[in-house]
Amino acid sequence: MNRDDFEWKIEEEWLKDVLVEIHKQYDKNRDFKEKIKEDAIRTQKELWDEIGSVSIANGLDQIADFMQFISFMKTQKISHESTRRLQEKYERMLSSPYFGRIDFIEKEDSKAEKCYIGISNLINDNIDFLIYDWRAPLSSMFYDCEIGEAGYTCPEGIIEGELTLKRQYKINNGKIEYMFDSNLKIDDEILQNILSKSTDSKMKTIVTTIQREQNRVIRDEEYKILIVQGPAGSGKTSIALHRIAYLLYRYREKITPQNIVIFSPNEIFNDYISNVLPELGEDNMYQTTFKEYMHKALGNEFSKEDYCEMMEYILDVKETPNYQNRIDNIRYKSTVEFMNILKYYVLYAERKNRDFRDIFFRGQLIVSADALEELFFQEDIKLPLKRRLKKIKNRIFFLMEPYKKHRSEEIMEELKGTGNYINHVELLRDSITLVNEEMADIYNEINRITELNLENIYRDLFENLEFFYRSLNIEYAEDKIEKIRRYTLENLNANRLYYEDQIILLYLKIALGDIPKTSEIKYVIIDEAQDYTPLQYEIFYQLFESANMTILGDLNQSINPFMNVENYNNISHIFSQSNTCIMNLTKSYRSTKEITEFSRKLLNNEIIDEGIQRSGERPLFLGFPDEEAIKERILEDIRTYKDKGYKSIGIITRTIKETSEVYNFLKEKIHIKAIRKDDDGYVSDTLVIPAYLAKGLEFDVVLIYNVGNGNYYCEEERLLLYTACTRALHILCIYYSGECTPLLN
Ligand SMILES: Nc1ncnc2c1ncn2[C@@H]1O[C@H](COP(=O)(O)OP(=O)(O)OP(=O)(O)O)[C@@H](O)[C@H]1O
Repeated sequence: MNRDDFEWKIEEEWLKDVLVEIHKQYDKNRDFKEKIKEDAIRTQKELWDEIGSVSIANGLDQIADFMQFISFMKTQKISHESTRRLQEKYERMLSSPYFGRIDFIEKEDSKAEKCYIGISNLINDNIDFLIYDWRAPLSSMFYDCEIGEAGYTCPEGIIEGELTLKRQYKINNGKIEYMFDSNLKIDDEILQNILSKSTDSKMKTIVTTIQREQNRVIRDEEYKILIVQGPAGSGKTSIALHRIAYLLYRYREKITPQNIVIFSPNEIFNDYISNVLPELGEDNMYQTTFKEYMHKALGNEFSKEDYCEMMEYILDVKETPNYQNRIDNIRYKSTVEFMNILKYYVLYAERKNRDFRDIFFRGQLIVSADALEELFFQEDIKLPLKRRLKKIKNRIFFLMEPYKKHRSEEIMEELKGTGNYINHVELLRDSITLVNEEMADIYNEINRITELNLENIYRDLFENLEFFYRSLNIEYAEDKIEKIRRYTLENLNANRLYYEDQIILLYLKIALGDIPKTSEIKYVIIDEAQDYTPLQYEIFYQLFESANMTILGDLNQSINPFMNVENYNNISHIFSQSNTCIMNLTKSYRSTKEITEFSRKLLNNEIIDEGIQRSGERPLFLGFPDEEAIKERILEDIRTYKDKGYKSIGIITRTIKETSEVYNFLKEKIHIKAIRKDDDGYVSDTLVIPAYLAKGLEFDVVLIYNVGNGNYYCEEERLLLYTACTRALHILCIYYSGECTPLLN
């Protein structure tokens, strides 16, 4: 459609009307915001005038008045915040108020309703919907239906009818740049156009071109646990974030961003995705990583290995004598078999006799061993161990109280007799101190029976590993289990806590009730789901038992060959089958056809990937005599691609060690950044990064550093290389020195 068309003129008129309405609402909101600001300043002044400086000496009434002021000021702050958000939304709408239109005739109606679709509803004073939010029930037809019979589900039921028009717009700065009618899906020109652009910033919204299979995941409300498997670049992360926006809209009375948590692979990724929800007019949910959560929960008692340290070890120290032991350890502790042993061990630890003894004070029985045992084994057996122990502790304290009081009175009399005290408070204090000293053995005994020492519990598990296999009637290879046992205990004795061990410790801490469960979180999103072990899923489940979960991953992108989910069947027993569903995405959007085809060949098992047919240059393979020559060529290529207008360039290495080498070579010559820790922030532009930290990210140009000389040589590193290659949108260059990896033959 072009500007001279009659239809274009009508659309321009409509846009003008819509912009007038947005302006009107924008101004009203701005005035309201100003008023709130003035009110807030006035409240502050009143607080100062009426209350002045607060002191307990001025009486409780002053404190009560002060608290009332504070609560009022909090409400003002919340209102101000919400008008600020509205202002931002109107600003975005003034630039681009909508991106789609559908004309829909409801059954039994004769006239089609024109429905414009944008990032937010716009309703005028007559309660006419000038724009529908993309998340509104009706808007789903824009993504799901073609011209002809159509319908949508809303709280009132299914609404059926006919779609007579579907139109897409590109509106920028309040002007229509282009528009066209599409009879079929939205994978046409607009999508091609979006995908062929250079990327220079963080992740963007895809709201204008959400595809049908993606829309299904975004709007699903049927399943409590939704597992989404999709190839690289199929939009899993985008979907996760749009799903959050959808849930916030759909259940706006019930959930807020504080009720949602997303587990991302690392901080870089967290940073990379942080713009999407604000662009959609929503506040960000709580973002964290498993490592961050785990390290907080385990505290500072242990010296803990980092995720990156583990990955570097796996990739870089293959020649050391202990390497195989460590790998066997990681592999073993990631198996379902070990998880079952661990679950059994928790039951065992919860019921293990704690060698209760009678507790006496000055010859009088405070509580008998039998009574304690009964309390431990019978009354509260369903409670987690930590809570049962706490109850026992409180019970003993309660029973001690009369003895303590009586003895303290006795001592007070004795002290009075010394004639050294004139002050009653001092007398009381000293008598209590003396009673506590007399009761020191009892306190020690209480600590002994109620202590929950995680390290000892962990040690106990491995000291008796074979016993648990036998108890569960699981066949096992004695020498293998003995090796694991010895290796674990050796490391514990040396105060070394590997990443895989930390996960077990965290599980024990949660299962034994040493971490409170939260019901605050109602939705959990787990991205890059392939890289969590079944045990980690068990942890997610225990922590967020009542929450809904969306789990998104690609089994072909398991960056750690020894520590991953391997197969979603491995976690199926954790979640109830009746409300769990696995949905598959089939298309990829990120890379050109050539890059997608090339990367797909890297996978031994063919995946069904329809791909969007966007053509580009074929991936380049370049061989060099040594690493120095590769670096020289990379420098030259960065300059060339920058000159060609590509904005983001990722030089992907295998390890952090290589990242440092390449960065040190380049840093004096061009503007470049390096990512060498998983809690670094995301930077766009030109970046050197190890492959396992680049997962989830994307670059216009990907330059893969050295796939020769033993790098990516073994089968275990195939998926790591695949993950690295699939980060490229437009250009992929692969460099090698010496002999190229057989994985690329
Ligand atoms: N419907 C869509 N319209 C426009 N762009 C899309 C669409 N779906 C995905 N994309 C784009 O494809 C790219 C890949 O998306 P995303 O990172 O969400 O995929 P992913 O499945 O999480 O990838 P990976 O598993 O490889 O990390 C992004 O640039 C995203 O904007």
